[in-house]
Amino acid sequence: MSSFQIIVGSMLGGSEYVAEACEETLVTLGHQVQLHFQPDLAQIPSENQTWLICTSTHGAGDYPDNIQAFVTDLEKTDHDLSSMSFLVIGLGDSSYDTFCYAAKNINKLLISKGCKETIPLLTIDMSTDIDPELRSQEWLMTNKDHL
Ligand SMILES: Cc1cc2nc3c(=O)[nH]c(=O)nc-3n(C[C@H](O)[C@H](O)[C@H](O)COP(=O)(O)O)c2cc1C
Repeated sequence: MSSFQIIVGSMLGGSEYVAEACEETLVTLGHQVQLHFQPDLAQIPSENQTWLICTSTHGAGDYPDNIQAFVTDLEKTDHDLSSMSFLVIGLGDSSYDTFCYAAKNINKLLISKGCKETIPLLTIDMSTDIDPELRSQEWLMTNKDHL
């Protein structure tokens, strides 16, 4: 059993639904889960934790407003994050050149901090994917042995 911190970046609510669907699946698999809709780095446990980042991209490849301060704090921190694992789900729209940049950038940032990428990044194209919650749940189930 692992302990998950789900960190949500969302402007319009879509990533929040995905995060809640992931919570349901992870709890069913026997994991402990805490959700963070307004993440504050100082309040989120990292030692021996798995972080699941669910974030959309807005502006021109930007992070949603509600995680901008969190990401800035994460960039600056010198806290040892080497015991932490993570996985990232990105929601975006492939008509943008900056498709899922927020998810891709936070994925790179966590690798640069020495965290272990449990499952490679999942990007969901909202211009074609009609059920991002189900897609995320299936992705977790397919990879459940790595969680
Ligand atoms: C103003 C605006 C800008 C956007 N910019 C991007 C972008 O740069 N890259 C991308 O992949 N998707 C972009 N999107 C698409 C959103 O990421 C997509 O609609 C997503 O599902 C929104 O998720 P949310 O409801 O969690 O905010 C943009 C959407 C809007 C409305």
